[in-house]
Amino acid sequence: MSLYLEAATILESPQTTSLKAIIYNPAKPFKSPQAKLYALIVETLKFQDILKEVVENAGILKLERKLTPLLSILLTHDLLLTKSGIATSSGPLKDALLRHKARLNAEFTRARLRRGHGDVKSLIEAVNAEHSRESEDGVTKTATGLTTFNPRWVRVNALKATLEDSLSSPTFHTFQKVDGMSDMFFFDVVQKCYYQKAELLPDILAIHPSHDITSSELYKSGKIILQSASSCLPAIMLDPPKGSIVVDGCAAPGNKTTHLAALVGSSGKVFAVERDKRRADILEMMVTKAGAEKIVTILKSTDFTTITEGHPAWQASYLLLDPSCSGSGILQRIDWDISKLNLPSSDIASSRPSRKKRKRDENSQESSAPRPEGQEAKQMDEEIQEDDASKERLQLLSDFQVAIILHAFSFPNAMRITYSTCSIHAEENEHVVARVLNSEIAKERGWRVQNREDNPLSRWHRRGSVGELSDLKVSLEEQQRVADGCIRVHRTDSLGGGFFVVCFIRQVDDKDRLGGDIDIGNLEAPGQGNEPPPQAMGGSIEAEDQEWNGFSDEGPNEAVSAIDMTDDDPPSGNRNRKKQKQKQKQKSSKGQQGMTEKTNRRFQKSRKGWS
Ligand SMILES: C[S@@+](CC[C@H](N)C(=O)[O-])C[C@H]1O[C@@H](n2cnc3c(N)ncnc32)[C@H](O)[C@@H]1O
Repeated sequence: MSLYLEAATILESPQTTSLKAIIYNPAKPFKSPQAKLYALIVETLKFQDILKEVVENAGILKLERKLTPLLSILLTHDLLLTKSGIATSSGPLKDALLRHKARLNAEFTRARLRRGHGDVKSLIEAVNAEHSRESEDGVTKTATGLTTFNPRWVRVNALKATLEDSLSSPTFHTFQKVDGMSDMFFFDVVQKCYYQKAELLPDILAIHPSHDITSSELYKSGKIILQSASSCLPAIMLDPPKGSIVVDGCAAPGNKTTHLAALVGSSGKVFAVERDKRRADILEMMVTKAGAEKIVTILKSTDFTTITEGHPAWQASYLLLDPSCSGSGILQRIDWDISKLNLPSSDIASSRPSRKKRKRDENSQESSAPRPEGQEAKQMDEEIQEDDASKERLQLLSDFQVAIILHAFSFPNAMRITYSTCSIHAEENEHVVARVLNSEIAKERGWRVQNREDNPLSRWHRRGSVGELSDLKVSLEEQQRVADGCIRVHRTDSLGGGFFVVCFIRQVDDKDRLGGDIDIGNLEAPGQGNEPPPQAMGGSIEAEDQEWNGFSDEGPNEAVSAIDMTDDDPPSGNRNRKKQKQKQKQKSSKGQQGMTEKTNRRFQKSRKGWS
């Protein structure tokens, strides 16, 4: 029965990453075979409407108290839609369902005929066809009926090609320009060869997602890079001038690194810092493919917070920080939207309040519901702890992100720093901005958020949320200015996922400047790896950090997923949070600028599962 129980546990948990990443995470192995678990969940989600109808009409939840709505549809799926039936030896749950086999079969036949399918094969084909049409078209209808378009984004690598050359190349020369995103999806779907120049984003194109660009010469030669538009925002917002010295503090797999290299050009220098050795290997491969080896110095297995005085990267004027985050904005990771699960109800099922409601009721003075006892009480406690654990996780991520920015604030020549996440949580976005602006070092060094109108992305309409900046100890007017300086991208904005980016600026007095003229051609950075790119990785890695989830389209790619999975969940428990808070307090009271050894070690340990 562990297959069904494990599937139910996954479906009950809040989804912050893809189903594949959850199931194939080596750090948290399941008892059931991974492929079976994945197939059961995906197929149940696909057929959920009819399964819900069958279970409800058969009324089994009223009769079988052991069956939860979720387990009922998982088991019913295998009973009705697989040749082998329920994949477990008999037990109370299987027996409970099988007692109603005839009833379930009869309701299934009715539901199938109501949908106009004479046999099961026809029903299965229709559901599969509907599903693959949805994913191929790249058009998603949200629960509120809003239509979103998910094109494939392409960045022209200015180190190797120009936009004009690319558009006239064999890859794109048959493409037609469209004026709006919706035109690309509704014009002539048969050709699927439209492109749209991104309005605000130079050298970036959107193409229909069904167009396979990875077999093109442009892609293979590194002239174009598959990178979502939202992932291009930080380098554009940082706007480093040609010839400048930039640090990419959290660099692998390297989309933003190669973008920065294209912006600073051959007279500039990008230090790409990556703590994880295996991810740094991918970074190296991407930098080579993009033709940026002479511009980029890769600092392999290097923790950004260890870069201090004496290191050549310490002289940088521009820093791009894109640290590990929850990845909650990533579209491609949500391969199956668990939140769309629509469970059957029954008198019993609907009388059992939802987890959220139970929690609300518990906290509410007005709640008169007696607290459940025994097994249910235990389950409820576990669920509440689970919610706390995700809060705890966000808190840890946010502490880590703050530490990264505070360290960047201490670079003596730094005048612009972007901070970005592919998270939709305010805890990792506006709250982080408020925390770092409240710090001693920000005040001492004069760090502030750049005015909206001074930034190349001023015309992007969606800005930070002022309501999430209430911890920022400044006037309401200044809070509004800071919120306007931040950029948010929603998952429905068609830029390739939810995103947040902000640019911090400061005036650097000439007297404080470090170094003067630097011969960037001669910079030798300690920690730079000389290892050749790993052959084992082949050339199949999708050059898009937001798609870089370790899985090919066909299924999990073990080699890459192993790399992605080096991150781990942050340690949980209040003890850790308290320690972390104490440490943070000590740090800000001392005006300390980097992560301490201990904090650093703790973050090293706690990274699995982050993006
Ligand atoms: C969100 S990913 C960066 C994606 C990258 N900017 C891109 O566009 O391709 C975060 C990366 O930061 C690395 N990282 C996390 N903490 C770090 C630290 N303290 N120093 C250096 N790298 C770090 C992680 O290993 C991970 O590869």
